[in-house]
Amino acid sequence: MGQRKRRTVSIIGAGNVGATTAQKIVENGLADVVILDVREGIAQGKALDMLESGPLLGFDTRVTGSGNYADIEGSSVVVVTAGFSRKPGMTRDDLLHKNGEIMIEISEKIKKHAPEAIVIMVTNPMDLMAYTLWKVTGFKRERVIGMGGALDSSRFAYFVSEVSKTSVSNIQTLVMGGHGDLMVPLLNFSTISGVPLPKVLDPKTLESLVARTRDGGGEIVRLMKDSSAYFAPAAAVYLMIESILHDRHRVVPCSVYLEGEYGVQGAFSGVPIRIGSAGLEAVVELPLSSSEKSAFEASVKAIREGVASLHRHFPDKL
Ligand SMILES: NC(=O)c1ccc[n+]([C@@H]2O[C@H](COP(=O)([O-])OP(=O)(O)OC[C@H]3O[C@@H](n4cnc5c(N)ncnc54)[C@H](O)[C@@H]3O)[C@@H](O)[C@H]2O)c1
Ligand SMILES: O=C(O)C[C@H](O)C(=O)O
Repeated sequence: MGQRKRRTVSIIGAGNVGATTAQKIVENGLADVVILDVREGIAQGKALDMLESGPLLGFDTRVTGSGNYADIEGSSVVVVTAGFSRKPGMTRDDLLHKNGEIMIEISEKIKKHAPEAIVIMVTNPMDLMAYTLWKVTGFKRERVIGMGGALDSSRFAYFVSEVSKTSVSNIQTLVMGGHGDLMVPLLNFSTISGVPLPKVLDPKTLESLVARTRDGGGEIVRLMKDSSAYFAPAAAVYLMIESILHDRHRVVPCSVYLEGEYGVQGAFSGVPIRIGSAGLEAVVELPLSSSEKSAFEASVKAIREGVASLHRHFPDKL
């Protein structure tokens, strides 16, 4: 009997987020994984360490550590987690030019070696790195998807569960806009057992939930000092990959290139999308209030300014 071939997910950057994502994928038997890093031996060492846990945990999925882009050929999904993370006192945008340079190089290699893959961008500033990769590869917008909203919404849900003393499984939250300081937690589209938050929580509590969600990444950076978050980010990436590989059609807030949706023409920003085997299947449009619309537009404006800065900094490459 012929065996069904497992699909491969490649992860560029075998650091905290990359390696933790790889571990979740192989431990759950979702796909084989290639992890690739510029630092000699890091990806190979982490891959071997993970494989040695296979007999204990009972998985047969394979993980390969590599420094060679030929190994990502044939990947269904490529996740990009390579680059610098911020330190206390920095914003994600402070990484723009350093990570932009790395992203231009990586995008050229992905274009050459995995031209059919769906790419999930993680590296910060994520919406701008997704733009960079989309621009350099020329991939269709359906195949370049940024991870941010899934993480921000999960943080928001966790904070709501804490203050309301309710199980996370009864809470649904939505954060739109860029994955940055101007992200937009949407109170009216966030619920406890189907009831919108403003109907169950007082305005002061709501305000502090929004502020803590916007600062969610920064709070972790201040605690850890030499690293940013990676457990929840890896879980968010995993959810997106699972929806792609199992064609689940989940609705997840992700950063995609908008072509008129939400009144935005030609910019990456976080919006709810249906995600399946083709990548972006549809942008889900919600009826935003005028204040929600203005907050979303302010976030998109900041992303457009970042794009302009990238073009000024890399005039010949973008
Ligand atoms: N979008 C999100 O929600 C989100 C969440 C968490 C982290 N991040 C971002 O993801 C990135 C990675 O975070 P991390 O915690 O894993 O950092 P990390 O420092 O642990 O890992 C980064 C890895 O990238 C590798 N790298 C650098 N340049 C490379 C290149 N040219 N090719 C291949 N590999 C290269 C490094 O050697 C390192 O191993 C950061 O930019 C961080 O800000 C984004
Ligand atoms: O906050 C960061 O710099 C990392 C990431 O974007 C996060 O939200 O955890």
